[in-house]
Amino acid sequence: MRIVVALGGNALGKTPKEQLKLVKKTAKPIVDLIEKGNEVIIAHGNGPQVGMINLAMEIASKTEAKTPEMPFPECGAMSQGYIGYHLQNAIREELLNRNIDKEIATVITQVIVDKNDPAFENPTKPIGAFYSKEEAEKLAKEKGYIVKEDAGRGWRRVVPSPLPIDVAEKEIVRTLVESGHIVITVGGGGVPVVKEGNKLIGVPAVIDKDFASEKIAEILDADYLIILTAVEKVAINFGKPNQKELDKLTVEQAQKYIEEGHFAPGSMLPKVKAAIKFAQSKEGRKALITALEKAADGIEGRTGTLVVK
Ligand SMILES: Nc1ncnc2c1ncn2[C@@H]1O[C@H](COP(=O)(O)OP(=O)(O)O)[C@@H](O)[C@H]1O
Ligand SMILES: NC(=O)OP(=O)(O)O
Repeated sequence: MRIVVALGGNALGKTPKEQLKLVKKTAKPIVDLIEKGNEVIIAHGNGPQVGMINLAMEIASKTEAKTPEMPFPECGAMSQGYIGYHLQNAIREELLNRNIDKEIATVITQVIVDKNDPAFENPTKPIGAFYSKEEAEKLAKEKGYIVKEDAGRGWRRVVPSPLPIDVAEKEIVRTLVESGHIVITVGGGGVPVVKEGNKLIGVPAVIDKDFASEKIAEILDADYLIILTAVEKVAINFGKPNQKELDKLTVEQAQKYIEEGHFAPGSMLPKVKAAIKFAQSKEGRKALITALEKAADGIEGRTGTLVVK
């Protein structure tokens, strides 16, 4: 089977040291899928990392070091490189440890968005560190950031998150996949770009990696979209005494639960929406949402929430 795997924040952590340690764990369930003969394409988030890079560059530019300010799309590209570098090395090592003869590389990927996407007028994507309300409001005042509460977990800076339309490097990714290689692509949702004639121009935004993963899964005609996160199953009444974990969700049921507000915006909601979109896109396509370490069990139907048409 051809599988696009989207990795969440728990696969990467928040610091280089933490990331280097975590990717070794992350590599195992991914290589489990590869070992079973699947073609695997890997995507990942970058919210904490792109926020960290952008803030660090901004602060450094205001010190005696006088480093240049780093535009936001460049920070996105840096986050793809930094995460891809750790991830590809960890997976490479795990493949070698299991005597699997496969190569892996990261493609710095640009994802085309619509410059008139209404998301540019309404920033919603949380990035960078979590703050208290007071810290966030101070930061907002000092730096002109827009800050919002993130799914009950604290306050964060938010930036626009336009929808992905197309993947600029899709044919390169397709060629690599069809040659039997493992590819890390649309990292952090891809560097968001708009088309102007022959030019691709970076825009200050962060595309949701669940939506970008869905897009590349459709483009590559994948059989499965697996969204790996910190919970084993999607739940209704999440965090309440009557919480109920779901084994299977039809598109219709999922839409009803969305309307009833069961999935937190910025966390579970984009995953369920991406899963619906993929399951609806072609007969037989399935999406699975489960915990990182359960990927292989999930694909064999033993756990996770399966989203089907
Ligand atoms: N209805 C729900 N069912 C399960 N988890 C939910 C639900 N609503 C919110 N969540 C939370 O969403 C988290 C996943 O979102 P997030 O951490 O933002 O994703 P990512 O893994 O992509 O970084 C889960 O770990 C869980 O805490
Ligand atoms: N780009 C993106 O969706 O990142 P996170 O998954 O870290 O929020």
